Amino acid sequence: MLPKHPLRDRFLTRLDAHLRRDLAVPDGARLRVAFSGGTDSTALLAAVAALAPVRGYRVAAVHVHHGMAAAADAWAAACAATCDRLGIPLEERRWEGEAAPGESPEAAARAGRYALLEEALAPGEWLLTAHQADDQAETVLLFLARGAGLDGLAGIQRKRPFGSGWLARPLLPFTRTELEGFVAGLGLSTVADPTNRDPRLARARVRHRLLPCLEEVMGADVAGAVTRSADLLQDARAVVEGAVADHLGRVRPDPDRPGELQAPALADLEPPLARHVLRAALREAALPLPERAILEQVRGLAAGDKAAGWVAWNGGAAHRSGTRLLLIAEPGAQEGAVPDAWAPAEGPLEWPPLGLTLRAEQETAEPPWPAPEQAQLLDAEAAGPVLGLRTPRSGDRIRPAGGGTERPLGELLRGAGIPVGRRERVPLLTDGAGRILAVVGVATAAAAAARPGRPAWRIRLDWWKRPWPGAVSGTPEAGTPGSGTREQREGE
Ligand SMILES: Nc1ncnc2c1ncn2[C@@H]1O[C@H](COP(=O)(O)OP(=O)(O)OP(=O)(O)O)[C@@H](O)[C@H]1O
Repeated sequence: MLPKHPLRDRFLTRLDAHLRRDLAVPDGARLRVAFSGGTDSTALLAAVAALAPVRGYRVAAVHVHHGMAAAADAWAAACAATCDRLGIPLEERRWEGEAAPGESPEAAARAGRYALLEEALAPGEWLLTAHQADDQAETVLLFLARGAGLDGLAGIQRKRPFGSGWLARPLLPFTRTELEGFVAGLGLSTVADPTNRDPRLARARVRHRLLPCLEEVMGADVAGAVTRSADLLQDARAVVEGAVADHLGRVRPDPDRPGELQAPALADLEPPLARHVLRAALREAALPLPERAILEQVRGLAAGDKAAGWVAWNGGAAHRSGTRLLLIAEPGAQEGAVPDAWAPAEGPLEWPPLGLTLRAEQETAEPPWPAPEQAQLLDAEAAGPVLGLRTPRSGDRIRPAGGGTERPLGELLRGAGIPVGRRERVPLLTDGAGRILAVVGVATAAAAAARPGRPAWRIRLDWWKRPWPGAVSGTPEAGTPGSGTREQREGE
């Protein structure tokens, strides 16, 4: 039992009302507190532990041990001591990842932490984090300074579905000072994260320099006002999200094909709504969001008279083909390598570095099958609506149709008699994500092989610059289909 102190009961009453009324946490809920050992999460853990006997909550704590921080062991030990004191079970998860190129260590640690916290959550459980009002004000100001829209300005979300349960932030209505007051009377020790004061981090500068300055200039509680704005915007965001989800359902009829939209349905929407719907579609298709001006071009592509066209941006592209608007990923070109080429399957697709043109025609797959040197017949569903051409990369593997196990691509090329110096320029036919569908002139991947009676793409490749060395022969002239015998090219 923790000591009673003057702030304790008032704090617990407010938190209790917030949990039940605003966050709709049911009595008897299983709560998992994301516990860093800092003041905020200590306040949260102690408070829900105190409410547990009244509300029937089953409370546990989860701590992510960030192997990289020098003090990580000490923090984990402090968390264990506090949980012991409160009689709360603690689960420790270890993060051993590292930042990707261009990613900050803080962002990598945060992403890793949320992934581990999600993993730790059992179905129906509530993950509670201890973000409070000052965190909210800092977050909103940071977003504002970076030119964010509604999403960013609405700040840290109060509650949202998370894994198989919920994520909630019950301390958002409380200030840092209120939490410090609550914890100070409990006799629990807490750990301090030195990065909170590190002036190299923008958040620390907002906390220690910008907010005090704003409060002095305004002579008012700016943090409180910014938090209220965020609260209002969270309601607005929920309304917009609901409307966007409804419209997305009409513009993108098949959720299993998240990148395939109906251009006329999108064109019918008012431009701001259309841009929101496009953003939501791109997010669901896990594609990078372009800036607003590019989104507007994509909207214009859907609404314009032209039945075909492209808009591309860093990492993604939109292609209009009749009434279809395809949102697709741009497979990254490797430095120094032949750049990848890709296009909607109805092409044609030209690939200047190797002088190739790809044409695909829809048909129903029926025997007899074409010989691999002449054409490739691919199952249309397995291939998908976008086809690409690329050269081999290290780590490529293939399970060829017609038997055999999955093996390194190099092994297949060696077996097919393609000389060493040429193997890195063998054209691979891929789907829109760069997965190998066929090794041109050599083999089709088992997963992409055409099956009788099903829709198929009949692929024809023309070499208009020079034939692909190793697999074909013939006069390298425009419109010559890739056919011929391998032997004739071997000596080249
Ligand atoms: N190592 C950790 N293990 C478990 N929970 C943690 C850990 N670090 C932080 N948390 C939880 O996240 C809350 C916010 O912490 P902090 O402000 O440090 O996060 P952040 O890095 O700013 O990221 P974000 O605000 O997106 O969560 C803490 O109050 C706590 O509930």
